[in-house]
Amino acid sequence: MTGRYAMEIDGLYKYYGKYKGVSDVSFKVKKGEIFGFLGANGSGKSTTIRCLLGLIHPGKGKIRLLDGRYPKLKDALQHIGYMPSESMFYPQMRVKETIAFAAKSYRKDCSAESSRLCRILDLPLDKKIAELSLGNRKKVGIVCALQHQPELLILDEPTSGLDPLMQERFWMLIKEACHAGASCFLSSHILEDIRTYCDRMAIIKDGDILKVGTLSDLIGSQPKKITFWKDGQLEFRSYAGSGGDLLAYLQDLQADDFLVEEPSLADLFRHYYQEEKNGFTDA
Ligand SMILES: Nc1ncnc2c1ncn2[C@@H]1O[C@H](COP(=O)(O)OP(=O)(O)OP(=O)(O)O)[C@@H](O)[C@H]1O
Repeated sequence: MTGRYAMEIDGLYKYYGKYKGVSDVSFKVKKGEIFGFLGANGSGKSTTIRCLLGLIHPGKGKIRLLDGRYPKLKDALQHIGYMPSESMFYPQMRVKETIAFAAKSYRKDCSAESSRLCRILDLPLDKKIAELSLGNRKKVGIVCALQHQPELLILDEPTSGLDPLMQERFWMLIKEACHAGASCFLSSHILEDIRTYCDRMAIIKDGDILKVGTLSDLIGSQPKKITFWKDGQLEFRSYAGSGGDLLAYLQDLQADDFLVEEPSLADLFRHYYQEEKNGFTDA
């Protein structure tokens, strides 16, 4: 394992009794990058995240965080911001008390940064947690994860429940943190978020990593979608050949007009999860 990575996972394996959580999960998150972790329900995203944070013990595998600079996990956790998919807070605490309470576990003054984050996310500081909407509760989780300006963010479905304006602000904060040198590893079901904001991504299915790479690495290896009009009919093909042969392929179609598109991340996800194929037939 080299020295450029915020997170390195090698051969992670976790069974819950006889039930598989993940097997042979390996990938690396580089410093400064936003890395998306994409998978269907029950595919192993939370299991991987829980292993990373020491919340559960993997059966096998190596995990190295922050270049191994902090040999003890409890010291590394001081430099990590974690947001679970469903944060649990004391319902009778006010928002400002909850955030200050979370800040106490870090050995630094987080007050200036937490005020800034609360202002950006428009949080009602004096309300009790029990009185908050789901989206506002999510925002409290975001402030708790970011307020100590961690080197590594580990976020489990961070944007679900946020309105579009708050999603935009959330991503602005993440980009700002990563621009300043932090790294962000986040799981999401929202393909558009992964496509727009993540530098690289991993796709996990049934506890196995299927692919790791940039969006173009992942979709570049997939067939292009061809839509064409011929004799007043609309038809579809998928083309998996070389770029050089594409022109000849299009000429052979003898179409009146055509459109060639890269597959979308949604197509890719559907491809790996082998759902319906949108009516496209293979070339
Ligand atoms: N405590 C547990 N006991 C037994 N099986 C578990 C436990 N936690 C998770 N699993 C199983 O491990 C597999 C991976 O679950 P995990 O929660 O990691 O998926 P996920 O990708 O986070 O799903 P989601 O998107 O629905 O949150 C699933 O088959 C799940 O049923």
